[in-house]
Amino acid sequence: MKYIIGIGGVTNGGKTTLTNRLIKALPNCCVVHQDDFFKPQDQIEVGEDGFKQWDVLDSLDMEAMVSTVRAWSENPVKFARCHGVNVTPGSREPTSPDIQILVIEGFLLYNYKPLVELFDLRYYLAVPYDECKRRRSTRSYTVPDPPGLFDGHVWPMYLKHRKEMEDGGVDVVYLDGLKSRDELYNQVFEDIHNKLLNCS
Ligand SMILES: Nc1ncnc2c1ncn2[C@@H]1O[C@H](COP(=O)(O)OP(=O)(O)OP(=O)(O)O)[C@@H](O)[C@H]1O
Ligand SMILES: NC(=O)c1ccc[n+]([C@@H]2O[C@H](CO)[C@@H](O)[C@H]2O)c1
Ligand SMILES: [Mg+2]
Repeated sequence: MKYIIGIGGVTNGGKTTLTNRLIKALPNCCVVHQDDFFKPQDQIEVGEDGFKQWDVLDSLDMEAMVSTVRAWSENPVKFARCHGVNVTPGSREPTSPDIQILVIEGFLLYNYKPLVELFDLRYYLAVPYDECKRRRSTRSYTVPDPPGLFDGHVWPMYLKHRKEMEDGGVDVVYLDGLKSRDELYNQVFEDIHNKLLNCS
């Protein structure tokens, strides 16, 4: 069986941290990071607000991202080998059934129709404004945030996309990003086991 799991949600919600733990623990598991699909800086539009519009779908090469996911779907074993993931022998090995998993993580997973349809399970990490702003201020991205970007662009775009997702009726499991790293990992690992791998 093949399963695609999304770890989406707000910037600095803890998506990459959680994903890195999950992919180590799940069997035959590959990963796709949405941040790897940002367009080059000179292709990012500047808005009327004067900010580069990083936090919109247009800043990402979503076609390339979906192609990567399709490449995994067509041949997960080949994809795993190409990406250095150790594949267990599958049905010949009674303790590791023939399961292939892809974890996709990023801040805009559930607003792009061709991608949103591909998930078997969708998680959504959220943290309140103050904590998000605090965490973000400690980060340094390839292009550092100019003063005012969080309040002027990042947070408003988060609220807009979240509302769009909710209005569209996308089925997600909300996660409280204020929980500890261990709690989040245990909760999601257990949930995946219960819902997809049929064991706890
Ligand atoms: N459960 C947690 N509790 C407290 N801090 C956390 C937790 N998970 C991650 N962090 C910290 O919060 C920051 C953001 O974490 P992470 O990079 O995993 O978030 P992200 O959602 O991937 O963010 P980005 O928008 O940059 O992709 C990091 O400094 C990380 O160490
Ligand atoms: N990875 C990048 O190239 C990059 C550049 C500028 C800003 N960002 C931020 O990454 C977050 C998603 O992880 C978004 O909130 C972007 O603002 C990323
Ligand atoms: Mg991240």
